[in-house]
Amino acid sequence: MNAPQTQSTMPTEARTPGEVLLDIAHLNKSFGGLRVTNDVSLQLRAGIVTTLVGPNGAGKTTLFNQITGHLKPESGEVRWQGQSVLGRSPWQIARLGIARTFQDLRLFDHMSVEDNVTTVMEPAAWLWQGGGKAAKAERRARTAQILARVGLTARAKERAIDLSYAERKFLSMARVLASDARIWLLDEPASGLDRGSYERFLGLLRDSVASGITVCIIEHNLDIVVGISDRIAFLDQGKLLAEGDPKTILSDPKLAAIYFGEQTA
Ligand SMILES: Nc1ncnc2c1ncn2[C@@H]1O[C@H](COP(=O)(O)OP(=O)(O)OP(=O)(O)O)[C@@H](O)[C@H]1O
Repeated sequence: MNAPQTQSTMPTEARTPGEVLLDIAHLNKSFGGLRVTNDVSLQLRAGIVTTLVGPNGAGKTTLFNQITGHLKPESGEVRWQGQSVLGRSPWQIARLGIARTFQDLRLFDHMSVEDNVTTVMEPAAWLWQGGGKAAKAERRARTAQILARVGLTARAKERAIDLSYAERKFLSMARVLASDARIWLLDEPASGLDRGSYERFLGLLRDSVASGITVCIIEHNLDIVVGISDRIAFLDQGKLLAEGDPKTILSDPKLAAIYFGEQTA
């Protein structure tokens, strides 16, 4: 696929895949007559970054939507640490430790940046810690820590809607950080970012993975794909055509022809 490689986005050392966290088995979904998920089976293992790659309309976001309960598959299974999540609401699935971002971000536009982060934190945990002032102070401190991590400290009191595009993307990541999830499903989190912002995004992602977060990411920018992936899953027209290490997938001429087909047609 002739993936670009720059010094700043060189892949990190190969990480050892751990246990299967998410087990997607024989998933099927159609919209009208269009099959958008076609017998897809994929395992996401602890501690590694799996990137979903494929042309526009391949069914990548639809796959995320079925994992997170936003869409109901017609058949198949999605298991989180061995337990089926099908039939649960997005909210229940998030509470299991599965966080996601959306292409359209879905922030609370008219709330402050800090409130966008605080609202994600687990309410039961605050109560358990005694509720009241102490819990509030702890939440505030944690929010401040997260905003510092994503570079939004100076914007904490602004409304989300008043942020720049890149800042909104980082706020979306801050909400994922606040969720304490074990696995992150990220839908094109770096698209449209300027070079400096996406270097910062990559740093954040790498640090998170190093601290034990498992990531599945939908990404079109091959520079980023090369820079972060341990595994690549290649989808086209709802089918998982290949899954493997980045070198093998990215050098496959058949997959490259599919991926770039729309641009060369
Ligand atoms: N709610 C829906 N109703 C009808 N068709 C849909 C719906 N959601 C997605 N589709 C169709 O399903 C197919 C897969 O869409 P999906 O968004 O999953 O692709 P994708 O691989 O994420 O694409 P992209 O890279 O452009 O985001 C597309 O043909 C899309 O038009």
